[in-house]
Amino acid sequence: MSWSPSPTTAALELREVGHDYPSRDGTVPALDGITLSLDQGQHLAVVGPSGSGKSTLLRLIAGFQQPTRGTLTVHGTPVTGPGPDRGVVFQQPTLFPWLSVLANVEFGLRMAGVPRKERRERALHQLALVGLADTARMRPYELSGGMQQRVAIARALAPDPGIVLMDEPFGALDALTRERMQEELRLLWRHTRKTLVFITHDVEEAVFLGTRIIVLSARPGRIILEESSDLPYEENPRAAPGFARLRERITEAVRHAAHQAH
Ligand SMILES: Nc1ncnc2c1ncn2[C@@H]1O[C@H](COP(=O)(O)OP(=O)(O)OP(=O)(O)O)[C@@H](O)[C@H]1O
Repeated sequence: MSWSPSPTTAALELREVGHDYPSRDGTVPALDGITLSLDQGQHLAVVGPSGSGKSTLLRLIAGFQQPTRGTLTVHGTPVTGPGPDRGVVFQQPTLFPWLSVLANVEFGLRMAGVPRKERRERALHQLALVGLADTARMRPYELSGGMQQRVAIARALAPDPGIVLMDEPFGALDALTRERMQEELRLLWRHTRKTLVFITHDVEEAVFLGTRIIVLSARPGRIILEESSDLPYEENPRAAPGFARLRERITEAVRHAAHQAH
């Protein structure tokens, strides 16, 4: 159930991964030649123009889809489907409206057969980590959009996955809530050693949250820029002198990719 990081294998490894979707006239290549390796605890932000295959990449890692080409492994084991070692957070919180907040967070643990008392404790702990312990008995519709998304994050983290996959999790939130959630997420990661793959349209968010950042080209998505961020992850990176420079380099690459698409 819990992940046990191996010291020798990468948390996540993609080798020459490509994905084609079927279309009326044959196939649409969405991704091509994606090779990357993430160590446990690294935080990868993925940016790129619309249609560059960001969500496809996330779905492949989640195991919702299989790559057309290449190999994809998690701690050395090929991904053949979804699993408790990977937690997923989508743009919309997709909570079960008929369940309480606590029951939503417990859901994955219940599916995994965790005994009632333990799953309650673990779910409450996760809710407390996202600052929502006092909402446990409420229903999702009684919460704001930002709170619902925090519940979705708690739900994804409750089974203690080694890898957390987030597809524009703050995309539907207003600017202020979004900024607060970014800060919270950084704090949350400080307490864990989880590997994160984070999809975003927002370069600033990518530089703020990523210890590694990749930019995908227009379709088919290929990695056109890869940056490691040595900004002070434990402090506020926005204040670091390198922040603006990194943001500029990435913005330039995204602009270039978007330009190619037209
Ligand atoms: N189920 C599907 N069937 C056919 N083509 C698809 C399917 N899903 C995605 N595509 C195509 O694959 C390409 C990549 O899509 P994907 O959603 O991964 O891109 P994205 O970078 O996440 O886009 P956005 O930023 O707009 O969300 C797009 O051109 C899209 O039209």
